[in-house]
Amino acid sequence: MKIAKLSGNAEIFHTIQGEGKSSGLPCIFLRLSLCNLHCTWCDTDYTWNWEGTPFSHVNDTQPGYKKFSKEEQILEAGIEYLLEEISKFNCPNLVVTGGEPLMQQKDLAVLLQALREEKIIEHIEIETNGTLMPIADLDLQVDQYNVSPKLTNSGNPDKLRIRPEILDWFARSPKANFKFVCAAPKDLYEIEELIRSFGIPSNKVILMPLGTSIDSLDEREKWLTEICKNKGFRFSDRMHIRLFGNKRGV
Ligand SMILES: Nc1nc2[nH]cc(C(=O)O)c2c(=O)[nH]1
Ligand code: SF4
Ligand SMILES: [Mg+2]
Repeated sequence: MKIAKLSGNAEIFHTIQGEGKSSGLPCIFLRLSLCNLHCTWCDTDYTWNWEGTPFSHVNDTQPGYKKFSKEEQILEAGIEYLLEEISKFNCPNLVVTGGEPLMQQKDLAVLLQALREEKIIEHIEIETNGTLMPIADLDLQVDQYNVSPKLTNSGNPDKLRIRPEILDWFARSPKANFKFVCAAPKDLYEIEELIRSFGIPSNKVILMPLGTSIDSLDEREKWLTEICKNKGFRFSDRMHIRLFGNKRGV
């Protein structure tokens, strides 16, 4: 499988789930490489913003920012290696993230099945952008989908970021919740339109601020918490930014 590479190893780490429905839960994170979207504010751009691609990113104007070499950022890892690495942490909860994990879902289904059979993992969450349909073998292994459909603020073309038949499926899955990344109060109109179009139950909606610094989270949380109170949506912080900072592997 293509795994994000961190200091020569697979990006697998033991931390506290910082976002969404399971915030606060101690979890092992496995970060897969590759994404089919290219959000301008993506904080894991080392999984997709390859040299030679035309995508723009908010960091383009930062001194020293350059696109990534696939070779340097991807670790090609087999199932045995991943089982071994994941079993080193004594934790039953796994979050698979990326990039977009469903891009490698055939291999992922095999890995997850083995993790359960060997009793290394009991609870499995997948972070997904909601543009790819889970195959049956994968769905069988997953306890929770943290679906994060991308809004206009992500800079992706509408046709790429909203795939109606896929969002329809997730809206009906009892395992799915929907986490929207909010940059400005006007994002609410778009979120409400998606909720209406796909019949997303409002108790499955979570609003989370965009931000990779405590200051930017604080600023957006002032209005976002009011929107959540008014509309009855669940609020999510990005707790790992406050606890550990904007770093990899935390
Ligand atoms: N602690 C922690 N919680 C997270 N929740 C979602 C994450 C992600 O990068 O997908 C993430 C992450 O990278 N770290
Ligand atoms: S969908 Fe997620 S991983 Fe992909 S570009 Fe957007 S924020 Fe980054
Ligand atoms: Mg992250």
